[in-house]
Amino acid sequence: MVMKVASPEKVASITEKVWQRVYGGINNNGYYYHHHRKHRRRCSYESEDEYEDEDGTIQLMQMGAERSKNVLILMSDTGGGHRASAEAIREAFRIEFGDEYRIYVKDVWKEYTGWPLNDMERSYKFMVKHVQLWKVAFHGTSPRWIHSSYLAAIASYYAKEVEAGLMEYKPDIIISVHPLMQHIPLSVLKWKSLQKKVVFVTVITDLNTCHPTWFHPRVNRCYCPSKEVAKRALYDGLEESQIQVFGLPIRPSFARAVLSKDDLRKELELDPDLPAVLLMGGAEGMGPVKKTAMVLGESLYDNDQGKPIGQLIIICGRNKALASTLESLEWKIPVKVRGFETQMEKWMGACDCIITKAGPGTIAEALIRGLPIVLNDYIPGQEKGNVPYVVDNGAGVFTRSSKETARIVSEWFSTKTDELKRMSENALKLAQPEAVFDIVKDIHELACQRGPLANIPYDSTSSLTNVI
Ligand SMILES: CCCCC/C=C\C/C=C\CCCCCCCC(=O)OC[C@H](CO)OC(=O)CCCCCCC/C=C\C/C=C\CCCCC
Ligand SMILES: O=c1ccn([C@@H]2O[C@H](COP(=O)(O)OP(=O)(O)O[C@H]3O[C@H](CO)[C@H](O)[C@H](O)[C@H]3O)[C@@H](O)[C@H]2O)c(=O)[nH]1
Repeated sequence: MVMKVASPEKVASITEKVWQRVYGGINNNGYYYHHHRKHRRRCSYESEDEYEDEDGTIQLMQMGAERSKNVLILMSDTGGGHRASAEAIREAFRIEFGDEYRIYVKDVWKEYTGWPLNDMERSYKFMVKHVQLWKVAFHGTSPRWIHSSYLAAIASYYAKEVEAGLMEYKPDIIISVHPLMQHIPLSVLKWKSLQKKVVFVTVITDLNTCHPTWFHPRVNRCYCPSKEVAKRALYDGLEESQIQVFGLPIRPSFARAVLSKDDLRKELELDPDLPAVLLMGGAEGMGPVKKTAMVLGESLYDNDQGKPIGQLIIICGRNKALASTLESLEWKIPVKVRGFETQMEKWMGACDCIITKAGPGTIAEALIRGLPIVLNDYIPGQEKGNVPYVVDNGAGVFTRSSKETARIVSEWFSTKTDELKRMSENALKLAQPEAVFDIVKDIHELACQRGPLANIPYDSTSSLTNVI
């Protein structure tokens, strides 16, 4: 692409240096051109006329184009899905745009505010353990008037803290990947008249029956992982122009890596020949993992032939107690017990199917790896709709019974290998490995459209209070 620049001789030397760094150089016709860069071209806000203005203005604008943009991703470790998506987005920005964006993944509530915002991880863990409590909390807070007034009260109570937390990172773009991180930051931006300056987008990380707090009418974009979620967004009052459906953002290592199962099994010290089932329960190791493991340990052993028909990999996430209990057991089949793993793509790539609670991140990752899924549990509310999403699309089955789970997997590994293959193909059809790249490219476009207003360096508005 070529950029026309009027009267290049008028351009001050500092500006030239900046343009040379950004676009590479100037040709004989007075056109700037840029190198074949690994990354996409930076935003350029200037119209040609603007170059005719006085030098100082030109320099300010072009310096603005050069400055890395700050992106603040708001998340919380209530489960592992939000962090996984946040990290996926950070990595995709790095791959697509290099140092054009500086990304911060933060739980601003935890770092800057007080109770109850700074304690959501523990509250969530407690509530999902007492599942009826979570059900009441989830559905009881669904009506807009309830959650809006509650969140507005919290926003006004913690306004200063949230302001300080957000401004620490001088964000040009704020991305929320959490259902409770729309209202409060958007209220603060509104109070401080910063809505035109900061791009605010929501990336929804639930596949179907998500909580209405995800939908806020003042976001610039709401990225929905499925058509079902997009329908809910429309129903909840968002405009079509605010909604994009690309899929759930999954770490690029899942999408881009070409991994051979044989190599992975060697690397992870698994049996090279036995079919493998991966058993997990989200980042916290929730659900009936122990019981299922014990039944599988029996059913994947062929008593007649006196040998195993499969191997079992159990990823316990942050549930250390579960990991140490499972490690202390005796097994008839090859079993690997692991704690929190950072390279899930490798473990999934080495296996032939997966048993998990209906966490959206785990489901989307398994689909990308073409793993048929046995869903053995779901958290009421946000995970309920994930069950039909998988089952109705032929990518897996749902059963809460550990015996039934073990029976299904044993059959997949012996008499029903064709069913396993069919489900694997259906899983791959549902997979959306490119979603995270589509999302960051769209955010980039939004940031470019923001234009010069957004390009005022934060230094000139170093505290939000300066602009009100
Ligand atoms: C009319 C009766 C209502 C009864 C409600 C009882 C208690 C309310 C306490 C907590 C509210 C829980 C909010 C549920 C909405 C969460 C939406 C969602 O999909 O969450 C999924 C996500 C995990 O991926 O879960 C969370 O992040 C849960 C966080 C739990 C926070 C609990 C903190 C305690 C209370 C207040 C926190 C501040 C705001 C709550 C906003 C309530 C309005 C939604
Ligand atoms: O050892 C582990 C175990 C898990 N994971 C990763 O942790 C994520 C787990 O996310 P899930 O969405 O499957 O499930 P969680 O329960 O951990 O996530 C929470 O956040 C989700 C939003 O994304 C949903 O709202 C969900 O209901 C809520 O419990 C996955 O990316 C998984 O690969 C690891 O990286 N290492």
